[in-house]
Amino acid sequence: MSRFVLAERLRVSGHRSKTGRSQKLRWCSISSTSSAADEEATAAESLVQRVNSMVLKQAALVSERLRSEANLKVKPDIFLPGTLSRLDDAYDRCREVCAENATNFYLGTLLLTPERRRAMWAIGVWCRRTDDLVDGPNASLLTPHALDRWESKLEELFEGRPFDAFDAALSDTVAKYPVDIQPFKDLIEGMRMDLRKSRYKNFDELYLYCYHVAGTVGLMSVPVCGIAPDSRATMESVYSAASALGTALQLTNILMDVGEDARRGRIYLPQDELAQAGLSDDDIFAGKVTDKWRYFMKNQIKRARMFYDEAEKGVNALNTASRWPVWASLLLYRQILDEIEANDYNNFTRKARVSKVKKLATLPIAFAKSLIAPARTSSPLIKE
Ligand SMILES: CC(C)=CCC/C(C)=C/CC/C(C)=C/CC/C(C)=C/[C@@H]1[C@@H](COP(=O)(O)OP(=O)(O)O)[C@]1(C)CC/C=C(\C)CC/C=C(\C)CCC=C(C)C
Ligand SMILES: [Mn+2]
Repeated sequence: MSRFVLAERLRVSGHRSKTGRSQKLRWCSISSTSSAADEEATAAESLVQRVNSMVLKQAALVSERLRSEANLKVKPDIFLPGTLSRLDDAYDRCREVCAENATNFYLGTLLLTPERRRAMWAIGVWCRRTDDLVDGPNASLLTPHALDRWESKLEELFEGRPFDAFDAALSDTVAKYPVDIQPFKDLIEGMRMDLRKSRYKNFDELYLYCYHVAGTVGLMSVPVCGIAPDSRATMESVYSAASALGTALQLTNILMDVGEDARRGRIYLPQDELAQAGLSDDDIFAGKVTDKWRYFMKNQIKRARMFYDEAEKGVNALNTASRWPVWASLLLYRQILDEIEANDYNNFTRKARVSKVKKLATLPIAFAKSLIAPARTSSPLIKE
């Protein structure tokens, strides 16, 4: 199913936009009256087009850099601030931070080749530090100016002038892999959105947010994972799948943390879909599992799973050595949705957790999936 057809299928309530505009770029926003639907349709398409164009730009950029790899300018020697510690020490510091969080992604990175593993640790630490600006212990001190300073340090490290050991590892990584700075800047923009926004009108707004805070991480990861030389998938389809995986993971994270986020005054769930299910912010704060909540959550989980389905199409276009870790992360995180269902949709007071036994049992399944040859259908997602 192409990404555009997916958009049609992602509608939660089955509402059809009254505008008759091309729906292929709409990610299931719920239309209301005809004139409002016109405005929403325009706004929705522009939000989705913004994401699509960012994904396409990144894919095109990497293609261009791969073509001109021969004359790729070797970045100036990286200056390590303070005592000139070895780059290995910097990467080891990244490994420690990633291991501390011990998320599903750390387990995934352990299945990568040593070179790719440490590159992902460098990217992962930068992403974690960026996320912690909004989510971490000092989040209350965060200002837009602090994010601007963080972005300046990002530009410095991309130019080979890292600020600290963590940045030095990332600086080395982006000098070795065709990773563009734009997804990193877009992740910072996602933090700015978190600073100014604590409600999301509809899924189109939430979809844009998910791109910024998680789809971008997928775009950062593709150049490190590498694309199989014999893959017939288009660069665009691989990057779209990577962005879809990031979105699937973020939607899962949002559904897992509804109670935790509400206690911090944040509701990421689309307001129009809550209203359609007869729910309000007060119901979220009350934290009662009702039949209305179960109905609402079933639709949210169904949509999140569709983004995993979209991501699955691109995993085996990656370099063979990178498929297992990505399958493992995809399957491990998707199981969180199963656990929310098993908890009778009580994501207010119970944090869905996948048991160690289930996590370990997932690894051979992920390995088996990584061996399946990528689809060779002549879909538009495959190069002719
Ligand atoms: C093997 C593998 C998956 C490597 C990825 C390693 C990596 C770069 C991890 C960084 C993840 C991170 C900390 C991002 C910061 C922003 C953030 C927090 C994003 C949300 C993650 C949830 O993190 P966590 O579980 O710790 O939740 P809390 O913040 O503690 O509540 C996200 C939900 C999104 C993370 C997104 C990814 C890891 C992208 C995965 C996509 C790929 C690896 C591309 C695969 C390619 C194809 C073609 C499918
Ligand atoms: Mn977080």
